[in-house]
Amino acid sequence: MLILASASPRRLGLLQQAGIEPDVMMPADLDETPTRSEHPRSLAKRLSREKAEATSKRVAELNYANPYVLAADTVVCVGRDIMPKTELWEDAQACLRILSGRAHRVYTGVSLITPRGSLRQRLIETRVRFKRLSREDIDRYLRSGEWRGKAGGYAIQGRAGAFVVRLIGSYTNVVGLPLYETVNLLAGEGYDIDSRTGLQLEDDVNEGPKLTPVDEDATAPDRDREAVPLTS
Ligand SMILES: Cc1cn([C@H]2C[C@H](O)[C@@H](COP(=O)(O)OP(=O)(O)OP(=O)(O)O)O2)c(=O)[nH]c1=O
Repeated sequence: MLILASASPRRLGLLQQAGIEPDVMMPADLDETPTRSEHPRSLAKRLSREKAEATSKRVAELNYANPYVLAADTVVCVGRDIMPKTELWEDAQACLRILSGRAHRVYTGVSLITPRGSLRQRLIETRVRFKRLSREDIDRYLRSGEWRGKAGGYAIQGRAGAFVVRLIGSYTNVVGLPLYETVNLLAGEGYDIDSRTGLQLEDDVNEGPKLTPVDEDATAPDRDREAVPLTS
């Protein structure tokens, strides 16, 4: 059994893209404030661990039989300066002004708690350079609303994809879950990817993109933070 400790439709969509269907989404509700002078790398790693641990604790209380619990946290930074996950127009505007014409880094920490209770972690870095953004670019982007709830005030999988001049590293890492590393992590810990997805994958390839039961719009705000069973 796989539990995705997340409310993010993007993380679910990325896992599904790789042919992995989590059984339940059970987000952890955490204070995500960085500690004083915390490095962005440490923050992404710590928050992903705390999300996995918090959900694991709830899972134990609910008596689920030894699941895998997967969590991630994505942090955008310029140098050591951590960009906020933007909920306000002004914050998103400030982020875009900083990111304009510059290179920045995106870290995603991935934490997996195995059925035996061991914690396995990965930290993945992607470097992204944005074009110089005009006032008009920024205003138009802000009006799209796609920045809501996104680290650094943008979503590369939406309109902000057109701001990217160069990207070094994993694209899916920027969207919220580095697929190559996550699939390897799960497989390396004995999660049987093929047994859950063999037939489904074949159908999906023939029938085109699959609608997710959670949210079809990968840039949409996250749904309420509650456990969502994904299979009947
Ligand atoms: C930079 C960037 C971030 N993001 C998203 C990924 C994450 O959902 C979000 C960063 O916040 P996170 O705290 O990593 O995740 P979250 O709160 O959305 O979800 P969870 O329930 O798993 O904690 O920003 C994009 O979708 N596209 C991007 O280009």
